Amino acid sequence: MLPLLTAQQIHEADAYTISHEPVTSVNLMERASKAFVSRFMQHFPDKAQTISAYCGSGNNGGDGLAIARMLNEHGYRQLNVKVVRFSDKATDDFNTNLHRFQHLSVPLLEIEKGGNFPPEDSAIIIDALLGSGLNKPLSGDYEQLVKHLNQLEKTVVAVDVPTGLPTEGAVSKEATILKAKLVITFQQPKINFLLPESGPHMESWEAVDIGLDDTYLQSLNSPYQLIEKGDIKTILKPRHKFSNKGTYGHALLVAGQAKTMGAALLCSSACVYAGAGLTTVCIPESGLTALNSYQAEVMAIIREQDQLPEIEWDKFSVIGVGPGLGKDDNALALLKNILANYHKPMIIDADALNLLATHQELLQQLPKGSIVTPHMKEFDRLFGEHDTWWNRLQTLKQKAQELQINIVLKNDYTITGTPDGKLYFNSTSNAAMASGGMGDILTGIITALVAQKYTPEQACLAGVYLHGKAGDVLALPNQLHVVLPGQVAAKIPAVIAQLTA
Ligand SMILES: NC(=O)C1=CN([C@@H]2O[C@H](COP(=O)(O)OP(=O)(O)OC[C@H]3O[C@@H](n4cnc5c(N)ncnc54)[C@H](O)[C@@H]3O)[C@@H](O)[C@H]2O)[C@@H](O)CC1
Ligand SMILES: Nc1ncnc2c1ncn2[C@@H]1O[C@H](COP(=O)(O)OP(=O)(O)O)[C@@H](O)[C@H]1O
Ligand SMILES: [K+]
Repeated sequence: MLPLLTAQQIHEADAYTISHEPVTSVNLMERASKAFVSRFMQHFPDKAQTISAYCGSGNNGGDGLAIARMLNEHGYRQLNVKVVRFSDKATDDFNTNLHRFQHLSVPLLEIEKGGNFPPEDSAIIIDALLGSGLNKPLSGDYEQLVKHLNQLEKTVVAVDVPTGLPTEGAVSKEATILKAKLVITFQQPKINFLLPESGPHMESWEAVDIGLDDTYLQSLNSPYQLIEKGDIKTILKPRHKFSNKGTYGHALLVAGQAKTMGAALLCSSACVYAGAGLTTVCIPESGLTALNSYQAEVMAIIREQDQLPEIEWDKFSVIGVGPGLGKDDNALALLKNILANYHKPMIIDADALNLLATHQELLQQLPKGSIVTPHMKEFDRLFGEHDTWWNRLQTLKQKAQELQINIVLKNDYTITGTPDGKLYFNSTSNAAMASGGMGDILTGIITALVAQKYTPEQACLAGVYLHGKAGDVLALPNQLHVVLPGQVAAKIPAVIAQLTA
């Protein structure tokens, strides 16, 4: 897990590393700048490119000066620096780096308060104006400069944080932010990079290690964590010799109605591919032929109209409810029946979530450790409207603790909130997966993992990761525009094999 820290915690981690490594503050800045430069050179190897580094007078600006010095040493010759003097204050490390810069033959120009902005002919702008020290929205000279740079539509590479973007907390729709093509950020992505509001302000980010003290970072016990490949490798268990289908559990999915039978087929198919020993799906009779031809491995319990199905509750290791189920009185009666009779953790998705939203008292009946998998709209129907993702994140944390359930808020970086108040951001998946039915696959995968005796929390973290990874393996190598849910399901065994090898 990569702990995701707030700006204040990062500042403390810098200070801790400086005193305990020990390393001087300016040498830590040198290390960060070096890490930036080596990543920058991979992206922009052409040393004849024209580059302007815009530097503030804080430590982000100090980085900018060190970066420009290093690029010059590496032979980038079409380089110039613009130091912005909008504040009378400057940090010591900024001053040291300005001093180190002075003997160089790289052009350096100072932009004064209230002044006109110099012409900008460079193709690339390095944004080292403000970083994690931002403490209020941009206004005045900074806002004017950023608006001016934005309308030039240059290739902007931000140092650590795009100028004007808060690292955490709500991002105002009106905020002026210097739009970055690439953000090369220190140590960890900032929490707001993982929320959709950063989308319009940055195309991509990459984190570079600057060697902050790892024991200290872990000791802060941040509620925000980024899931990494190694975490999933640790969770996943190999299959053993002499195991049989009974070893891997019997999953029941309650899903589908005449017009949305596909959802039942997709989620039960994903459950099979994700390794449940046995999979049964409870569907109306109208879906039986389709089920037997789409996924012959799945067994069926037939649901008659206006009648509760006979279910032998003890037979099933886990139940997943909701995909394509509908929201009519029959669906509601069925959901109530399941909640009254089944007392182990269950997975609730799609229509079943909408039923919970309109019958909030049922939320309290969810067995402890259950898993709900809403997308943003379902989440807001369940827990109220939110106008920012930051606020939604806080509700996610609070509700998972209050209800003692796992809440999987589906998104680009899907976030799992757990009963102990942690928020885990997923690091796989891509926009080719934005197509109907993809959530049904996730439900099938998570249900299969619970059937295989993974804890609900493990099932969420691994399920979301595997789902996204299968989408990545399918889409990214050939930059496919779209991948289909059924393809993602079929890819799961290979993805698990790769992670357990
Ligand atoms: N030793 C360290 O602390 C390290 C810091 N690093 C760099 O330092 C940066 C943080 O530096 P600082 O804390 O000096 O802060 P910044 O350089 O981000 O900002 C400088 C100052 O600008 C002022 N400011 C904030 N918001 C403003 C606004 N809206 N309008 C006008 N002025 C505003 C604040 O007084 C702030 O301290 C990081 O983003 C990173 O680039 C890296 O060099 C790694 C090591
Ligand atoms: N732009 C995207 N980037 C990454 N993952 C995405 C994106 N769009 C969708 N997904 C993933 O696809 C799934 C879509 O789920 P959902 O909206 O419930 O689909 P459906 O209801 O059609 O089954 C989620 O797991 C989500 O994380
Ligand atoms: K910056």
